[in-house]
Amino acid sequence: MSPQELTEQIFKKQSFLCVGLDVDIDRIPTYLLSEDDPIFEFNRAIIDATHKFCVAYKPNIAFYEANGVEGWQALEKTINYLHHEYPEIYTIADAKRGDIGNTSRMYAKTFLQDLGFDSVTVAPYMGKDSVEPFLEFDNRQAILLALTSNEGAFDFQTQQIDGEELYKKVLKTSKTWKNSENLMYVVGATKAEFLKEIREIIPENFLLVPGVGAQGGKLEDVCKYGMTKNVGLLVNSSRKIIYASESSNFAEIAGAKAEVLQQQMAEELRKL
Ligand SMILES: O=C(O)c1cc(=O)[nH]c(=O)n1[C@@H]1O[C@H](COP(=O)(O)O)[C@@H](O)[C@H]1O
Repeated sequence: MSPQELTEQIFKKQSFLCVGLDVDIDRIPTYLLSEDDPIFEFNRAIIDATHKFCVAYKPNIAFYEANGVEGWQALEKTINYLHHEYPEIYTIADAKRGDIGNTSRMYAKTFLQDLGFDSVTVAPYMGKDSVEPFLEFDNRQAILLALTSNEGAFDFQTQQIDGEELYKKVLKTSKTWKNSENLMYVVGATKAEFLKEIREIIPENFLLVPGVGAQGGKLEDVCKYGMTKNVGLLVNSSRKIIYASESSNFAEIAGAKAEVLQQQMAEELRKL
């Protein structure tokens, strides 16, 4: 999907919500465990209940890989279900990959071609040749970690090198890479105060903003500093939505939680 198509969906649905499918087998309702594929059944129920209120889903690949072959099958079934039932939804493989060029090429093939995700999260640490293989696909994006939501972000990302923070170097340097128009960036909601300066470097690119909800980030702050005239934001929430209830009505409650966020987003969109 192109960023323009994603923007159209955002205005149409009055939402820039991304629901994170971080499915921990130990946290899903126990009655689902008797199903052939409990993770997929959980995802299907969550997706059916939340799709009206969001424009994107982000399965975090760690939660699938942790279940071996069965986890990978659940991931494949989930992305196929999204493609088939809700083709207007933007999909993100949160895999945080990046390696020497020929290895990255394999990661890119897996997520962007074979599984057909719209995008994949990528770590910038290994530089240009580790990221460019993810940028070669039409209407597919690499979402580069810029300033992450966690405490450890201050270990390296905000450290100054030659008078400039490392995350700013990542933003500026990445703009020089081949097909850089296919880049989006991760900025944690917990770092909203940095968004003003980030927008000076990348005024247009979409930002994936995780950390609203369970990690304490505030939607209003993210919008105040990060929103562009074309919105340019995908705000993710995972645990606060998908684990809002542990009982048999978990999907309905997840839908209600997603709707609350969607309403807040519609309010922010009215300010544009
Ligand atoms: O790339 C990400 O999505 C990501 C980057 C980041 O800086 N912080 C962050 O929390 N994430 C992911 O976003 C999701 C956040 O989940 P919740 O805190 O449960 O909403 C998890 O899948 C994280 O791996």
